Amino acid sequence: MNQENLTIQREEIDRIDRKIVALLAERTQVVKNIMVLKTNEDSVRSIDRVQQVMDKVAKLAEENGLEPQIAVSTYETLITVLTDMQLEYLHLRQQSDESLV
Ligand SMILES: C=C(O[C@@H]1C=C(C(=O)O)C=C[C@H]1O)C(=O)O
Repeated sequence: MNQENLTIQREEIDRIDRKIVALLAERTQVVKNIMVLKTNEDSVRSIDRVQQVMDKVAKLAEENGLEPQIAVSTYETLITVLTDMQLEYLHLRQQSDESLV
């Protein structure tokens, strides 16, 4: 690959990254909308829903010619971070509720 071609391909990656991060921000905002409705740890962890999302993502990867492991491990990391964020929010809310009684 010559230098010019490399530069073009990297610009393509930069363009795609801008889209991915914008979509991640949009998706995270929806998770935050749901987060305020959750009142306990089980609903935050939503094990069945997480499994559903992971299955869906693995299938979508295959349909798009992507190695499923790339999508699956990306989503495992994403959902771990989002679950931790929701747990932290839930615990902070529970603490502030306790301080009111
Ligand atoms: C957003 C939710 O909560 C969490 C985040 C999920 C996600 O990022 O898709 C899925 C399950 C939950 O851990 C949900 O219950 O749908």
